[in-house]
Amino acid sequence: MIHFNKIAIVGCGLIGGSLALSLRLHGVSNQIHAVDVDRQGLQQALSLGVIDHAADSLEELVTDADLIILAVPVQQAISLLEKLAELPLKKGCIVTDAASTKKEICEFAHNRMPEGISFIGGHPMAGSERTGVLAASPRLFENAVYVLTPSPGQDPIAVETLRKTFEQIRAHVLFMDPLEHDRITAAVSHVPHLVAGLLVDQVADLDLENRLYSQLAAGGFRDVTRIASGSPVMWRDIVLTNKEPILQLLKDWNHRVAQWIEWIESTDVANMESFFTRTRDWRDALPAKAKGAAANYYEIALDVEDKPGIIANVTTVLGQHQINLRNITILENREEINGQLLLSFASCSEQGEALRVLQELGYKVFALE
Ligand SMILES: NC(=O)c1ccc[n+]([C@@H]2O[C@H](COP(=O)([O-])OP(=O)(O)OC[C@H]3O[C@@H](n4cnc5c(N)ncnc54)[C@H](O)[C@@H]3O)[C@@H](O)[C@H]2O)c1
Ligand SMILES: O=C(O)C(=O)C[C@]1(C(=O)O)C=C[C@@H](O)C=C1
Repeated sequence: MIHFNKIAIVGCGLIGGSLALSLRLHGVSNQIHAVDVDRQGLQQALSLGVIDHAADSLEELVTDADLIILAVPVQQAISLLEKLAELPLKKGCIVTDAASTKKEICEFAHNRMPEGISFIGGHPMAGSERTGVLAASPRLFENAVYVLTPSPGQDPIAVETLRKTFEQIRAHVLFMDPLEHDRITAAVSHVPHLVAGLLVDQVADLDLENRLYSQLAAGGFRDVTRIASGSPVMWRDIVLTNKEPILQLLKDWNHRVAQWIEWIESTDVANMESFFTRTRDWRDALPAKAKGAAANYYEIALDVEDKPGIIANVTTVLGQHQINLRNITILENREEINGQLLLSFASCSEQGEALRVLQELGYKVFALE
């Protein structure tokens, strides 16, 4: 078991707050301190018990810290690293970040950390379009891939300690080269985000002329554009620190879009159908219950009326049948899924049993593939 006496989190929003909650939940530390430029959000984190102490400054925060986590937009993380390099940190302290791009920050940190201090880049492949500590969850990283990008020659003990730390919060740690990380996340995260934004932008313009566009935007549009609600500052920083891979992919998109234009103009039925078959098959083969690359959730969605006591009813019934509920999420958007409560179980048999019990009680329940 890994245990740190004091963990310092810089930026206590969605990711910093979720890390604080999960590190405490899994016994990694019970002294989790944080600082944030948003003083109100930081006070909220303190009063919600997400952190044990709200520091007044970076200097105060990092004194005596054994682990420092930078959970701020990537360009801020780089400036903070510059400041940290000037501060007297505890010998043996590990510094990591949670930023979505790795090349620039790792290059910046290389050879800049004082003797005895290790910087190891990190990136949890889990998150949401929401921001701030109120969106934080102690289970965000369970079964999610957590990428670490240590540079060659890094203290192997520090690397191993960090690997075990994130495994203790039940993430799957993957070691990667920062460049490869950025090339892959450009394709699976950054360009998808741009595409979601482009779809929204196009419909928003059309909607100015005719409000029926937004009225007709239902499940499909909402599914593919959910991520467009993410933090503009965070996504701006991601694009600015991963320009080349994103540019290459966007140029490739140009060819693919041009090809589709050709198929439509020439009514190329065979190519259209083969495209839809190929993309459906690849999408269907992705691990369905995965966050990131690893599967492990068995979920059901419950269509319930919005009335007080409903969550208590459901959890009580499951408890009475000895069914262990692993997580419960309230879905705010009814178009996203057929239900408002999302229940997660550790096993397929518990999922089946919960489905049966709740159906018998007259609930409208759906098992998720
Ligand atoms: N949102 C996601 O899905 C996701 C997933 C994985 C990684 N990340 C990465 O995690 C980092 C944090 O993102 P988030 O989603 O938690 O955003 P967030 O907006 O919820 O939280 C960021 C917090 O950092 C604070 N902050 C900004 N600059 C600061 C500074 N100089 N000093 C102290 N606090 C500062 C903000 O006030 C905010 O509370 C980003 O680098 C992002 O790329 C995000
Ligand atoms: O699930 C979401 O909403 C996310 O946007 C999470 C997501 C992604 O999968 O692209 C976003 C950025 C992060 O760097 C990692 C994860």
